[in-house]
Amino acid sequence: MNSFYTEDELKELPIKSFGKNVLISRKVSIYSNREIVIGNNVRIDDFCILSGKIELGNYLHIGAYCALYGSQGIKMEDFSGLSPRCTVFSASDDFSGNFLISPTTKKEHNHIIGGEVIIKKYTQIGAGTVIMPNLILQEGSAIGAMSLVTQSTEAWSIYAGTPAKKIKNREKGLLNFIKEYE
Ligand SMILES: CC(=O)SCCNC(=O)CCNC(=O)[C@H](O)C(C)(C)COP(=O)(O)OP(=O)(O)OC[C@H]1O[C@@H](n2cnc3c(N)ncnc32)[C@H](O)[C@@H]1OP(=O)(O)O
Repeated sequence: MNSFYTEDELKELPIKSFGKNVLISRKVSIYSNREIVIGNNVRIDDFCILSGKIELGNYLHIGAYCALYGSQGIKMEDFSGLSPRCTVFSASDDFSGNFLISPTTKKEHNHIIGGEVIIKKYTQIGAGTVIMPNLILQEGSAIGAMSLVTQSTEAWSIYAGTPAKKIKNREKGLLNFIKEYE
């Protein structure tokens, strides 16, 4: 059996819409009230979790074992990507000590904080990275492996570390290839 869903099978998943050439592994878990929009030429590999409101552009790859927690929205623009084992949080509990942290406790005892995560065009996230809520990774950002991203990035910059800091500007040579995909 093919390891990716067929087009007919994709129509049965809780996805609002999807384009052409969308390859989603049968081992991906999707938890969403039809709030996921997927463009063209997208591949999502084994053991990923897609939850909540997620918008994926064109020419995207999400590597194995990534988790996208989109209760407050996650947007990935064209030609962006997640290397394996990345986690993108659009919401988080309050770790201050003033609230309980569990989906099994009363809602009034929890404090969820967060906001949309926007990953702009041509941004690539290195393996094992954690992206925190309410930020924008500007066009052409690159994030080193095993980073913790707590703030928005500057365009065409490379960040790395915990928390992630800018280490250098990023080249723009990839833009030479883009007209072949328009
Ligand atoms: C889709 C796929 O490819 S799947 C495979 C997954 N691939 C990845 O995750 C690749 C991610 N790439 C990286 O992490 C790279 O190290 C990059 C892009 C962040 C930087 O690469 P380069 O531009 O070659 O930078 P370079 O190796 O010269 O490092 C520059 C500095 O940043 C530091 N650094 C590099 N990567 C990291 C990192 N991930 N975390 C923390 N610090 C880092 C280096 O130690 C060095 O520090 P120094 O100047 O104090 O010595």
